[in-house]
Amino acid sequence: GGPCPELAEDTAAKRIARLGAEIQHHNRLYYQELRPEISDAEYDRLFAELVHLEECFPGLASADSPTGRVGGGRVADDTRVVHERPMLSLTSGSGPEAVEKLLGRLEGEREGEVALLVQPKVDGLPVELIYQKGELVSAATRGDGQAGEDVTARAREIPGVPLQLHGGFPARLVVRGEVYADLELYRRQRGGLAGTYATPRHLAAGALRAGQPNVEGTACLRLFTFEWVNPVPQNGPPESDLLALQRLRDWGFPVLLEHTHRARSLGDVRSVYRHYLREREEQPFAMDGIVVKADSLALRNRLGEGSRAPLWAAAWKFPPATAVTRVVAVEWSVGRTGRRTPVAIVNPVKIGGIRVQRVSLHSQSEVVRLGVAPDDEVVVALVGDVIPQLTEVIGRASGERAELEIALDGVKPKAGQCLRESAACREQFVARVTHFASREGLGISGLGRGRIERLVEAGLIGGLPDLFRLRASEIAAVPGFGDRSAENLVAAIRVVGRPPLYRLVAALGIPGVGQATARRLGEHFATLADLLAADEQALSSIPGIGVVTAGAIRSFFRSQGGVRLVEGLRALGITGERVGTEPRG
Ligand SMILES: NC(=O)c1ccc[n+]([C@@H]2O[C@H](COP(=O)([O-])OP(=O)(O)OC[C@H]3O[C@@H](n4cnc5c(N)ncnc54)[C@H](O)[C@@H]3O)[C@@H](O)[C@H]2O)c1
Ligand SMILES: [Zn+2]
Repeated sequence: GGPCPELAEDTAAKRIARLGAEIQHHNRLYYQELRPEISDAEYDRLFAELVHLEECFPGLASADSPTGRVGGGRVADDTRVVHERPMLSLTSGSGPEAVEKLLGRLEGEREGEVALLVQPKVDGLPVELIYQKGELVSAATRGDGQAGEDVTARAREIPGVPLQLHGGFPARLVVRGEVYADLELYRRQRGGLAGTYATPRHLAAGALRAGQPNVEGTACLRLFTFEWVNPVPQNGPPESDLLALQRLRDWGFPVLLEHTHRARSLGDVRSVYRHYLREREEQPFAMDGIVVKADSLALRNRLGEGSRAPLWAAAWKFPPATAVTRVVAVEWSVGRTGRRTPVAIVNPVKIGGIRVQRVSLHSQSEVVRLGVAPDDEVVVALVGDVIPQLTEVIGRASGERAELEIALDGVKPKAGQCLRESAACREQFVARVTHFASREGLGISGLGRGRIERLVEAGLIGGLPDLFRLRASEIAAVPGFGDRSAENLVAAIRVVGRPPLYRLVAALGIPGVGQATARRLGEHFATLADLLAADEQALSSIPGIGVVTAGAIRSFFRSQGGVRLVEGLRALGITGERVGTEPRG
């Protein structure tokens, strides 16, 4: 909306290209890596700006613009499931504007009253389930919208997902819904899974996409069934979505009709919105707004779908949880690869039930863009509901801003650096151990950053291999642990046992080597020794591994720290060799 900016063609083209690239960057972080850097509201602003510019300069929109597609990336061939019909996103607004436009379209199509359905916008992971003769035969994530990832095995573990339908169901049935983490179970689990999952959405994604049985995680998941994709005429086709949902419920699907509201006007929609905004915390699922849809299926067919979103639905998003506070200092925090990230230390505030004191500033350029300095009054929002992010400076402190200049003098990460504890390495070493133990690494449950910090401070972990030498009696003596938790931790480490090569490699935290690369290496090499013997050329000849990554791998294992680490692991019998069945995690 709004007037078009007065820009020269080439300036507009540059801006469109830059916004597109930026959005794609954030899509990757959000969908693939599950670690967004900016709040949803900020993302939505970038997206809206791009939509607006493309409307103003229609000739400049590129064919692969993120505004024309669903954000998730292409799924690997071996797990791809092509969707019945594209699984789309929703047109949304931070105010009622998208809903108003929807109402305008509906009124234009039909004389008289419009029938709407309003549901919570459940914040989980969409899935498509296929039933043949009443039996669940396939479950897939949304992926790039055309094809998703096969998650049938995990979907079967989710309580409430029917494995076998009953009643007069059609021979072939395709339904969609949102897999979400039940909030009560999630909160209870957080102790056990020890913050491995930053948000309920992370838990849903992690558990659903796990390659191995994951009973602990999937037990927390539920399905919010919201669409019958192929409503076939059987005893007469359903005329409305509401009737379709009722049938799905009769056949055994979890359909929350108490969360399916009828509405006829913007006023009705508004009151449902207010209701959920007020009682958001009371719901069993995380939600980030409401979804409004035309109830009539005939009308839906007539309106059709765009390349990114259906024209018969719209979402109205909740504002992000924010608070205003004051910056005390801007500091550097050191990550596992030695990468330094600026953080703002702020006067403690509570946002969405979380006490916030440290706020990531993401990058140097972000510090410059915000121009943030000590004593500034700032707005802090929660990204993905948990990660505090500084979104705006609303009051600037007068005086010196020199501190920033010094702080911006960042340090380049070095391969194999800080693989052992030392005074200068404390923070980076803790970050390394945290990654090593995390879900992206070995998946040691119950071992998060806070506990690792205490174990390091107590002198029990001086290098990564020390984890495998921890004894319950030693751990129990560390403040914050008891006999029970010490024994549980030792048991959790024992479960990890001798991890397969790909997990080990992913856990080491080699710059540029994430889970996908680690998997490729794990498929290619039988043992850690084989991997060590490969030179850069051999490494970069593996499909999907480029020269930069190959170089990073070589310099990691050639570094003093890397060599020592491999020796230490080998002394424990940890060689990456495949031994019997793979441990679960
Ligand atoms: N912070 C970031 O960096 C970042 C990056 C990418 C995306 N995002 C967020 O994700 C959004 C885009 O994601 P998206 O494409 O998944 O769209 P979306 O989550 O805004 O909405 C579409 C989805 O809503 C789900 N949904 C939930 N309840 C529903 C219901 N009752 N009926 C129908 N559908 C329902 C469906 O799965 C559908 O796919 C952005 O607007 C932004 O908020 C954030
Ligand atoms: Zn970034």
